[in-house]
Amino acid sequence: MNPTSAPATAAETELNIPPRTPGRTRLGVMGGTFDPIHHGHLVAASEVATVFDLDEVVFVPTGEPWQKAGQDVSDAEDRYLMTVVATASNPRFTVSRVDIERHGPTYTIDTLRDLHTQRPEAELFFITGADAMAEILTWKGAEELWRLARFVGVTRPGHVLSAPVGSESVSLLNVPAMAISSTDCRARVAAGKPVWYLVPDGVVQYINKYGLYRGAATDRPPGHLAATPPAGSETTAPSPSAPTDPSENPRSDPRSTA
Ligand SMILES: Nc1ncnc2c1ncn2[C@@H]1O[C@H](COP(=O)(O)OP(=O)(O)OP(=O)(O)O)[C@@H](O)[C@H]1O
Ligand SMILES: O=C(O)c1ccc[n+]([C@@H]2O[C@H](COP(=O)([O-])O)[C@@H](O)[C@H]2O)c1
Repeated sequence: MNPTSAPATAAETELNIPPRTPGRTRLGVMGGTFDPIHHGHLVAASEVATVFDLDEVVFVPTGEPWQKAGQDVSDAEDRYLMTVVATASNPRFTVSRVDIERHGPTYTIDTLRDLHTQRPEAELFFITGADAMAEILTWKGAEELWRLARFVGVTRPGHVLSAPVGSESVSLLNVPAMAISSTDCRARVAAGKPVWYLVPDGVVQYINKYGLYRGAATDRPPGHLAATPPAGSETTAPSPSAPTDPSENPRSDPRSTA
């Protein structure tokens, strides 16, 4: 045992959690395409932060998710802004632009190297759902990933969670089951169904305000720095207390079925 650290608790031993290193912060890294971010992502990050005693969780929206090539992925700035809106109320949650500002396909090995450069004092804990964990050996530089961070695989309904063969720094954690996917959220919006309570209120409002996932292209230029509201609409950030259309908020519209 490291003489400068406290003895491991039973939970730490069971989850293979390394003892805290004095002087080092514990930084969770929640990578994802977040198209859109939903409560499954937020619950997973929150639970890992609690169990692993993380000081902060940084959400990192992908730039070009190469394993989703061929899929219609929303503009990185929209995904980034929805992630900012969704995490704003939690003082331990932050959002990083490292992946969306790096050109080319997004590889986690680059994400972790960039974050290490920015935050050399931090121990990194990369959070993945069971589906992503099952694919991890196909990621670029998989054998080096274990040296850059501890990987925390979390349960996800419909997927089996297991540690990849040959991985040393992997922990597996049961988190509250949230049968939510971004794919389903997009499909619901396209079909005119509500996504209230699947995603944070501000994200519902962002989707409505900018017409995401409706199937029609928006009139905003690709790569815009901040989402430009359509002519005539308000310019303030989406606010849960200020829905753009009262009929889109089930709590103010008695006709709503949400
Ligand atoms: N409901 C959930 N419970 C636990 N983990 C989740 C859940 N949804 C996503 N994750 C994890 O969050 C990370 C980012 O996921 P991603 O942004 O691709 O969302 P998604 O819902 O899987 O999207 P899509 O349906 O578009 O593939 C991945 O590690 C994924 O496994
Ligand atoms: O490094 C890779 O090759 C790699 C391949 C696929 C996914 N990832 C990362 O896994 C995280 C979840 O990805 P996704 O596509 O499920 O949203 C995100 O941070 C991606 O950058 C990483």
